[in-house]
Amino acid sequence: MGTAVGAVDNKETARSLADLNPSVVFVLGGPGSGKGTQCANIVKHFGYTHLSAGDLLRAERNSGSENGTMISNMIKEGQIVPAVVTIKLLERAMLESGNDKFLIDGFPRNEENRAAFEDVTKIVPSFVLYFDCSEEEMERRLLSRNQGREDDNVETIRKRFKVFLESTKKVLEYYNAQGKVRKIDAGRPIEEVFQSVKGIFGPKNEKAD
Ligand SMILES: Nc1ncnc2c1ncn2[C@@H]1O[C@H](COP(=O)(O)OP(=O)(O)OP(=O)(O)O)[C@@H](O)[C@H]1O
Ligand SMILES: Nc1ccn([C@@H]2O[C@H](COP(=O)(O)O)[C@@H](O)[C@H]2O)c(=O)n1
Ligand SMILES: [Mg+2]
Repeated sequence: MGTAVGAVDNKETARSLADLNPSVVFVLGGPGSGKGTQCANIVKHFGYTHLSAGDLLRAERNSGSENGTMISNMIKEGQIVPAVVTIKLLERAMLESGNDKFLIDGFPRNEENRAAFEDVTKIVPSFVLYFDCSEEEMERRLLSRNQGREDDNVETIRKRFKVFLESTKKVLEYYNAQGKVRKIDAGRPIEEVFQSVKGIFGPKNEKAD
């Protein structure tokens, strides 16, 4: 249903997440599994706003924020920044977006992220998209990404794999127990992976051209 004439769309005036009442899909997968690549396709076809926690943290680091040095050190070591910092960035980005449908990419990365997000925002994700890919393939992709990321070197990549196995997998288990994980074989070519993604979001949610 459209917004009535004279009324103001809730999405444009939302001052809090409770006002916005957003629909959220968490997008998880190992480093280099293709989360960002697939999110860009989902945005085009399904009208979501893509929020990458890593991108938000890198922007915050570069902004001269008081947390800049801490964020920079955590990223260099492949460690997870405290949830309070990341959640503030996500909240602000959601409220500024003018949308109410979000792909939250690379979050929650550990149990602390997950529990704090639930606690602070009261948002329950619609589902969790999980891009499953072998370490060999992810490492190959990251080493040829060429975006100048300081964590795309063999030493940090291995640390990021370890954090994924030791922390993010627990988050996946938590949501799997609730029947919310949609697992996709992400080791295939980009277009094939997207065909599977489309099957999850469904033709009824596709944007008109
Ligand atoms: N299915 C695919 N096959 C081959 N290359 C891919 C595929 N998906 C993504 N790539 C490439 O692999 C690299 C990593 O992809 P992307 O940045 O989307 O991963 P990511 O999961 O967001 O990684 P990170 O967690 O490090 O942010 C990019 O150079 C991208 O072009
Ligand atoms: N929830 C998160 C997400 C990311 N980070 C830090 O950013 C790095 C890069 O993340 P990408 O998703 O862009 O690969 C990641 O290794 C962490 O250092 C975080 O702390 N918390
Ligand atoms: Mg990414």
